[in-house]
Amino acid sequence: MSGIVVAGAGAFGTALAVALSGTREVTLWGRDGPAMARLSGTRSNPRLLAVPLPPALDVTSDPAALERADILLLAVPAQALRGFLADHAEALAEKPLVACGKGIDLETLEGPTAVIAHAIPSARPLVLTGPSFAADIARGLPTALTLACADPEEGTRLQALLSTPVLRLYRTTDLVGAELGGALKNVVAIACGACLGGGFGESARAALLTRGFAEMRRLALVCGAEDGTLMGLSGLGDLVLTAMSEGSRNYRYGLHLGRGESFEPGVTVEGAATALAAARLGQRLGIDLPVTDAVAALVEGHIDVGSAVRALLDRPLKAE
Ligand SMILES: NC(=O)c1ccc[n+]([C@@H]2O[C@H](COP(=O)([O-])OP(=O)(O)OC[C@H]3O[C@@H](n4cnc5c(N)ncnc54)[C@H](O)[C@@H]3O)[C@@H](O)[C@H]2O)c1
Ligand SMILES: O=P(O)(O)OC[C@H](O)CO
Repeated sequence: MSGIVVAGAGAFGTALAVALSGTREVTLWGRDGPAMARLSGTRSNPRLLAVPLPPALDVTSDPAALERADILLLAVPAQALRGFLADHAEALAEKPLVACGKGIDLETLEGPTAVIAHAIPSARPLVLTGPSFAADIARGLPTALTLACADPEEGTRLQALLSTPVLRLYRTTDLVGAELGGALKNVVAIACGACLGGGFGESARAALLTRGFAEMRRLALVCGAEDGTLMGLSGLGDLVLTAMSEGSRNYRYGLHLGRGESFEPGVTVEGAATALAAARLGQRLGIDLPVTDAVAALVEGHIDVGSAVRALLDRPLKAE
């Protein structure tokens, strides 16, 4: 039996640990010692998830757990991944590291697999991504995700290890497509939320979702992604979930932007930093990303939603 360690005890890490615990040996690792000690005692964190922790799930803040792991699921936010890897580089060497965060690093403009490859060259990066709210996974509701692994044999082995009767993993070798789909859909979800929040209606939201998806594909294909991955769970599938549901923090953040309201402080909104990163990547690669650019300008407070929509509508007419 492989020892799985989920690193990052936020909503998603806790949900994954709950879902995988039982038939596998699973440890949930968090950096906050007192919080993990409390969680170990109470076996629940209602602020994050409505379900209790299964009795078999080990909970710790001891870094030695990272070293003992056979495989690690990294459920820290994208902008924190580089710091986490730097802090634990020795413990994580030569292990399969499954990136579960969705974003592009704002400083390096890299996705999680390149961040892992640079920080720990001996590690084997994978990506686990797709349409999934932590609350759904923790409750055992049926969910389908994409597992990307460069080595098809290892991918097949880990697909079996990380699937459960209700958590169905599809595999691919397209790491770039999987991670960019997951990262970029958050940006489009912010745009869709802002559109609804600003009162522009559901038809406009459908237009933004579709044109935003065209942008996701344009950027990802230039970065080396396969189109089939973008059309699958990690791209279109996750975009549909995130851009249509108030269960999404990115969408809710967009709604607040659209209404001109401030958002709940401290909530992880990956699409905000990723919009800035993707806009810079687009400039660097010479790719036209009008929806992304508008979200980046909104996030930075340079424009309001009304001017963003007008700027998108004023663009020259073109072929679809
Ligand atoms: N919540 C969801 O429904 C969901 C679903 C799929 C994917 N994700 C992705 O998972 C990632 C994490 O999201 P979340 O919902 O768990 O966020 P969260 O805000 O609930 O939790 C983030 C956790 O990461 C920890 N963390 C931050 N920096 C760290 C560091 N340097 N070292 C160690 N731990 C650190 C925090 O202490 C916190 O416990 C995001 O990229 C998100 O897009 C979330
Ligand atoms: O709450 P969000 O917007 O971070 O979305 C969570 C997941 O990425 C949905 O698949």
